[in-house]
Amino acid sequence: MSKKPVRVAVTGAAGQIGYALLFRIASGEMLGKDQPVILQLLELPIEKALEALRGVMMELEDCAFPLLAGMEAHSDPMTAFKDTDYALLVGARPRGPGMERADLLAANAQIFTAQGKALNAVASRDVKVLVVGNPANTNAYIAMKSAPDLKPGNFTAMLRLDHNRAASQIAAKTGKPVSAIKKLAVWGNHSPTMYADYRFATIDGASVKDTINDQAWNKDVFLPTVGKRGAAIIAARGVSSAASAANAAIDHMRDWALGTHGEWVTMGVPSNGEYGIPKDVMFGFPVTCENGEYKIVEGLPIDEFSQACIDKTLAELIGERDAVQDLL
Ligand SMILES: NC(=O)C1=CN([C@@H]2O[C@H](COP(=O)(O)OP(=O)(O)OC[C@H]3O[C@@H](n4cnc5c(N)ncnc54)[C@H](O)[C@@H]3O)[C@@H](O)[C@H]2O)C=CC1
Ligand SMILES: O=C([O-])CC(=O)C(=O)O
Repeated sequence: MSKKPVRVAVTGAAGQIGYALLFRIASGEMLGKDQPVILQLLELPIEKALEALRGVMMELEDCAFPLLAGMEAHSDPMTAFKDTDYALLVGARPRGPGMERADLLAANAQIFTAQGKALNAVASRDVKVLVVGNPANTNAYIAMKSAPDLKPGNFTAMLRLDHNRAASQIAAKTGKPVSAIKKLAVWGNHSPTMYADYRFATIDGASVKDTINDQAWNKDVFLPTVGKRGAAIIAARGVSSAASAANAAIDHMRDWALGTHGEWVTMGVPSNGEYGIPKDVMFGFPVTCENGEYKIVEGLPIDEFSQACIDKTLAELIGERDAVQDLL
């Protein structure tokens, strides 16, 4: 018997990540090749954005995806999030000329407060929310705090692109395939302060740290390369990463929904005090997923270098949290 369709809301649906994301969701790459989906697409209530969205929906229609059970365009989160089972919050206010970081945080606080409230009011009580729009961790924190009737654990931020970037750099360095890499972790904020940590990672069963055996490469090449990859892509392409970001969003949601079979992945999730991270800070942690739930990998030893990296990315997140506190 065919499965009942699930509702997937995507914001910023007419943007560049949306264009790389929606077709893959509709083809079953996110929730499985047997799971019909209804897309509930949100764009800004402006003619240009809604017209662009109309075009994307025509293209989705023209793919004749067997799993696409329905499609709706919205300009109000209160209708876009109605009964939604999954919400991918991609649309955000980009930094404009002359805009300070505080202005960016304030503009996004407004968007994610409204979207958090709408999810709180109308989404499925088990909705799985992934925030992609930057600053992703703090936007996810804001949405979570604006949705007091939903469990904090329903809200996550995307660190998976950083995780995938780290895996590819390690594969290139060691000459092994990415698929052979296990137990990689990225701690903290989706920003250049994130700490990609391969101390526990294995490649074909061997320790990545021992195989590479080069702390200078870790500190001076690997961490800056992964941390500044977003900027390097903007410099090369003129616009920010889109297909790789959409791919990471698919990976994140698929693993959360369908499980990781014991493998570690990285998700930005609200802390419950693990590793000394204050409660509710939306922090990148290694997790495993099973039965639609994620679980933080606990009890890993943190050495002095790693603690300093974690402290730095945490300090940045606390600064962002404090900057938006009065807006919540
Ligand atoms: N977490 C991560 O790893 C990554 C995050 N990003 C972030 O993802 C976001 C989207 O990137 P792109 O698709 O390239 O941007 P884009 O500018 O191409 O598209 C964004 C879309 O969102 C819409 N939008 C803006 N505010 C909205 C709102 N309040 N409600 C609904 N729609 C809204 C815009 O009209 C636009 O169509 C950006 O904030 C970007 O920085 C990008 C790459 C990686
Ligand atoms: O850096 C940016 O603006 C886009 C982004 O988040 C990334 O590519 O990691």
